[in-house]
Amino acid sequence: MNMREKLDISAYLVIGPENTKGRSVAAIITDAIEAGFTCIQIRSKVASARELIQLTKEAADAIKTAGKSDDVALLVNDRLDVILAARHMGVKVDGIHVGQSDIPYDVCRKHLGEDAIVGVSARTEALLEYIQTVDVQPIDYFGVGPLRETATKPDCGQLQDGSVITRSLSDIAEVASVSPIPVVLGGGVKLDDLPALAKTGVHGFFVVSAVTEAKDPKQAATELVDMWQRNTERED
Ligand SMILES: Cc1ncc(COP(=O)(O)OP(=O)(O)O)c(N)n1
Ligand SMILES: Cc1ncsc1CCOP(=O)(O)O
Ligand SMILES: [Mg+2]
Repeated sequence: MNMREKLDISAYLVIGPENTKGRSVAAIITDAIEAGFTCIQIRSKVASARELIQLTKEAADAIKTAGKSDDVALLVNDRLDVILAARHMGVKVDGIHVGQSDIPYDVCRKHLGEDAIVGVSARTEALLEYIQTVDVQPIDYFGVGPLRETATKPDCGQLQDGSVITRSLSDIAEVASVSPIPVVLGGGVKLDDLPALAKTGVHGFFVVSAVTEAKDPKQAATELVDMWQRNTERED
C-alpha cells in the first residue's frame, strides 16, 4: 500500500520511551490507533539504534494487530539508518520526519523511494519565506510549531539568543494559507486548543505529552480525535 498517496496527518502522535512515564510505547500506540489517530512517529533522543529498530518493529506490529497497516502511517524521526535497517528486517515503515539539522530531505527521498512519506520541520526563522521558497517536490508535509513552549522539546522555536518564538493562531493561519503542501501543527498542543487550531486551516495537529503523559492515554487520544473531527467537519 502506497501510504504517501493516502497520507492523513490530521491526528498525529509522536512518541518515544522517554515520554511514556515508564509505560509501553506499543501499548500507547495501540490506544492512539484505536482512538482514531492517523499517523505515528517514533521519536527518541535517548534510544540506541537497536532500541529504535525494536521500537519501530513493535509500533508496526501494533498497527498491524489493530488492522490499520493500510490506514495509519508509521514514520521515524531523524534516523534514516534505523528505517533502512528496519525495512531490511521486513518491518513496514512508511517514512521519515527530518528537521533543519538532520539528514537533508532530498537524501531521505532518494534512499526511501518515491512511495515514502517525507515530512520536514520548517525553519523557525523566516518561516514564511522558507515555506514559500523551498523545493517542496520531495516533501509531503511541513511540521510547524510550537503553539507554546513545551518541556517535551525545549529547543523548539528557540533562536540563537535562547529566546523562543511561539506561533500565534494568526501566524499559523498565514502559514497554512501560503504553504503549497499540508501543514501539521504541534508543540504544547492540548485538547482545548483544537477548536481554534481547526479554524486556522492546518491539516492536522501533532502531540506528544497530551497522549503519552495522560493518566488514561486511550481516553485522552479519543477526546483529541473527537474534538478535531467535530471542529473540522464540513457543513455541506
Ligand atoms: C510532525 C513533526 N513536526 C516537527 C518535528 C520536529 O522535528 P525537528 O525540528 O527535527 O526536531 P526533533 O523532533 O528531531 O527534535 C517533529 N519531530 N515532528
Ligand atoms: C517533537 C516536537 N517538535 C516540535 S514540538 C515537539 C514536541 C511536542 O511535544 P508536546 O506535544 O508534549 O508539547
Ligand atoms: Mg529532527
